[in-house]
Amino acid sequence: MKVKNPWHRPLIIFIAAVIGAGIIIMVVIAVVQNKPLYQKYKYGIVLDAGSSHTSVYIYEWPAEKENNTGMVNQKHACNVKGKGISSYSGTPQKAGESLKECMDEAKKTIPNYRHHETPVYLGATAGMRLLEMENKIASGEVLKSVEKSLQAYPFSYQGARIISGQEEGAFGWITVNYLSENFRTASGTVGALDLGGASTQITFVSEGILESPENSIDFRLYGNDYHLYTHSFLCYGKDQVLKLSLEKQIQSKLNMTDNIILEDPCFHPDYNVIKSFQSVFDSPCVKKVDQSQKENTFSHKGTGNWNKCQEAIKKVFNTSYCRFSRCSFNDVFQPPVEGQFGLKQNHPEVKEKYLAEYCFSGTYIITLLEEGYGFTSKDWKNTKFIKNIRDSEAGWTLGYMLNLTNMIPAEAPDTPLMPYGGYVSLMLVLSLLIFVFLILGFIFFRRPSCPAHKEII
Ligand SMILES: O=P(O)(O)OP(=O)(O)OP(=O)(O)OC[C@H]1O[C@@H](n2cnc3c(O)ncnc32)[C@H](O)[C@@H]1O
Ligand SMILES: [Ca+2]
Repeated sequence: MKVKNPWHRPLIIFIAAVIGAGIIIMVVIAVVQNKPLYQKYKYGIVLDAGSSHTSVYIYEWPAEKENNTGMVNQKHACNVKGKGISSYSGTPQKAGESLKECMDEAKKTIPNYRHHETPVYLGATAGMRLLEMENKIASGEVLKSVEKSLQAYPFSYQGARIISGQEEGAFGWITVNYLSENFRTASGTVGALDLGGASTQITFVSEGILESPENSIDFRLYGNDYHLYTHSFLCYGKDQVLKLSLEKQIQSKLNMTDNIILEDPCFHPDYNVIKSFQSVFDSPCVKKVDQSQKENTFSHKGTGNWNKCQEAIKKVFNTSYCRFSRCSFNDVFQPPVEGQFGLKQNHPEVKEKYLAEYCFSGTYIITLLEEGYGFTSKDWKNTKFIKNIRDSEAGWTLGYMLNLTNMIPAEAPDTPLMPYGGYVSLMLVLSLLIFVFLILGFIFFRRPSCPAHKEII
């Protein structure tokens, strides 16, 4: 008897065709799925209105991945020409005008179709805090002027305000740790130090009891609780401390009848500049001088002596009184510093016009860390001077925007068991298998009864 070839049976051919088609579909899906997609971005703008200058930062992040930490990057930064907005207290309308060039740049950098949904925030720091203390009306006028200027752009204006020192410290800490991806990994966090022109901030996670509630701030980020110590010292930024230090030296010579000559160990020996009293006493950080003295000038002469410079700088820290179990300086509670630190350094390059102050700045940084915050040689090893992390500046602005747009979730999002592509492929293979087994089962159970059995009947 001729044996029938089972492969000729149409059903078997059909099964083979289905399996073949299935494999082709799987390959096509895998190719399409893994094709690089055109990435769409969203944008946010934050203006850092500092005491010495204003910077405009543009951030971008993939449109569909807003809640993933580490997804927001700095796309562009623009330095506003001229001084900080607080310097326009006499001509407030110029504060708004000064932003124009950088805001026009932002308009060009961000695609037109995203303009209306791009939030714009302006945060003013210590320069405006000082102006508000001195002249509330003037600071209000300056804020109104920048508000009017920003509202003229097609972006989504979200407000211009003076942020508190606590916010400045906390958002600086969030920025550094977000960019270092410390929230997602269990690597621990780094403390943040920021030295500005008019204030300086210190922020770190502290396990101990914080004795002053105004220095304590708690965050729950990505499923972890963070108990932070933070403090901002108004008047202890570089420019204001220089005024404080000069004031202390001038006060000791005010009773002199001759022209005042200030021999300053923090300036190099060739430095000799005539300065007005006004340039030192124009700030609420220094004690007021007699009205009659305001027109006076003094000779500021450098003598270049590091040890004497440090002695002079130490005098601006008051460590004679502390209401708490321990203090940094000026009666401010501070627990012992813990862990690694990143100190935000804005200007690694040496610019001619700042050269004269470099000796003072360097000595001040060391004295602030050692005498002020209580850093030891061990802590120095754990301290990094940072400008950028992954091409984004390490200042408070990114943390501020992440917080206001709720972009760091309190809880870590649940991640699916497998990636989407893997899930689709697995489902397809399983469906094919089920289909094949169904067909085979159908063939098996539909077989005619065996002929021997028939013969018996
Ligand atoms: O945070 P606040 O206190 O409001 O001030 P700021 O934001 O304006 O302060 P910065 O960190 O931008 O600048 C800190 C100091 O560095 C000074 N500075 C600016 N450019 C510099 C450069 O190229 N080299 C050295 N110092 C510079 C500037 O005058 C400030 O005194
Ligand atoms: Ca600043």
